[in-house]
Amino acid sequence: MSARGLRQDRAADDDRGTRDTREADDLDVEEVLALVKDRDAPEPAHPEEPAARTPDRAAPPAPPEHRHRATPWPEARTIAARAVRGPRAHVSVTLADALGLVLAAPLTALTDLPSFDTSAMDGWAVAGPGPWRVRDEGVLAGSAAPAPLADGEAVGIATGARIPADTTAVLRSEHGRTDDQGRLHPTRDMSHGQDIRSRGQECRSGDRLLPAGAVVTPAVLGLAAAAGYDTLAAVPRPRVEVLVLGDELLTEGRPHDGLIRDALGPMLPPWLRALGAEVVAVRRLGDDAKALHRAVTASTADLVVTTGGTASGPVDHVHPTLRRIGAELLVDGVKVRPGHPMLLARIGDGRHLVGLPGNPLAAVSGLLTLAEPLLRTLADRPAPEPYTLPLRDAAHGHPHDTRLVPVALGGDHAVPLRYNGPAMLRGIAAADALAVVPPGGARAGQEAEILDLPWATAGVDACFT
Ligand SMILES: Nc1nc2c(c(=O)[nH]1)N[C@H]1C(S)=C(S)[C@@H](COP(=O)(O)OP(=O)(O)OC[C@H]3O[C@@H](n4cnc5c(N)ncnc54)[C@H](O)[C@@H]3O)O[C@H]1N2
Ligand code: MOO
Repeated sequence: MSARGLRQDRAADDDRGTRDTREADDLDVEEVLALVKDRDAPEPAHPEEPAARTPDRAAPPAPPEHRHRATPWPEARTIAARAVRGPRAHVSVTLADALGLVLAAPLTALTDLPSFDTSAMDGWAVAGPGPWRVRDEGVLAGSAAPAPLADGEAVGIATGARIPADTTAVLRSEHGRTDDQGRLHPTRDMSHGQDIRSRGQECRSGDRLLPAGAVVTPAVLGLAAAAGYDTLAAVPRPRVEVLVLGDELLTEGRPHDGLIRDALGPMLPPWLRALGAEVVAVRRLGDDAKALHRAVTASTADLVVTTGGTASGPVDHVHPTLRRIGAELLVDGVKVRPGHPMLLARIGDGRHLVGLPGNPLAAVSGLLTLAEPLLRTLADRPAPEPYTLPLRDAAHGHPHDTRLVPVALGGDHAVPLRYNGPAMLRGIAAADALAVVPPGGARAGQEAEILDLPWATAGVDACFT
């Protein structure tokens, strides 16, 4: 069974209810009240929820202005995409380093292609009608200019070799026969110019092969090399520094004594690379406000991505640090689940900071909501064409906020996956994409916008690393 089939199977077979994957701030008012009454709430209800203000066991309410600051999800993406102003810098990069970048100038042919008349087949270059006398020495690809052919003469030739002057056609090796006297005869009709690729057939020197703004794919690398390029003028890869916050994080072994494994340190760098970034550093800072301040002010990266510490707990240092350095908050909370405490700030000199919430799926949500559009603009890459698919099963929604739900893609539909709680990665690890579930939820069969995971369609190796 294919990996995708397996995933769908897993989604279908797993008959656990959604309740175990839904957390208090995912639920609607009645459900929250019921959970709180049952003394069964898996997490403190979020203060943004109306219900969370009611029961006495709920978390203390956030300042009322917070709800007003939270940005609707589509708007948050637009703000992130437009946060970077002005034209992008250009750099000259070798072909080996150019994959995934955007061309900063049109790709103009530096040569005719082919750059000389070329044989399209292995066989003989012939002059005039047969039979022909065959020269002793053949012509191979890459060999020096062959002597012109006389009428009635043929020379053995390899595909890609230079055509001798005065050749009228190439006879394929399977279409020629040599008689007792060593004379070559055609075994079928030939036309003038047959199997000769003439110089400039594909392009002339100076022709525009691709416009500025084209993404450098493997095929573009091939074309650029063929057209004579060693380096390309491109928009540089945005430089990203990742700051992993949290004293509770272990970098190896099993969780113990209240400590857990850092899931984001291993996950974010390759994900960011898949989004076109160069990850210049990953630093683990614990919950140390001074270290965070130092790291943010010392960083020269275009984008600093922090993980954790976005909420208002005693060791949540991201907001205080941003206040301290006078950063401009462009997005301070997003109406999306999971991940609503995510933020985007301008930290000076065209540099930005995306604060991802610590819960791992919430961090993924922040990555796709804020970091992806920002990196796309920094790299001058075009936005992917939005598309929708019908959901095979109903998807639970948040009453007011957008929800991003891991899905497996089944060709003409998307299958919502379980284990999609903010602290869980089990769903996303089996997913091809995230479905955008509007406030209120989606019925089975309803179309939902799909956000592809960068590796799901093309494979991890195709990510722009
Ligand atoms: N009073 C409130 N409490 C919380 C709110 C809120 O609005 N008011 N929001 C909740 C939501 S929603 C989220 S999401 C989290 C966001 O928290 P932080 O960004 O401050 O993250 P932490 O508190 O540092 O961590 C949250 C959670 O995630 C775990 N974590 C952190 N980093 C990692 C990592 N690298 N790998 C794996 N797991 C990680 C951490 O241990 C916590 O369990 O706040 C809620 N609370
Ligand atoms: O629940 Mo929190 O939405 O960001 O993980």
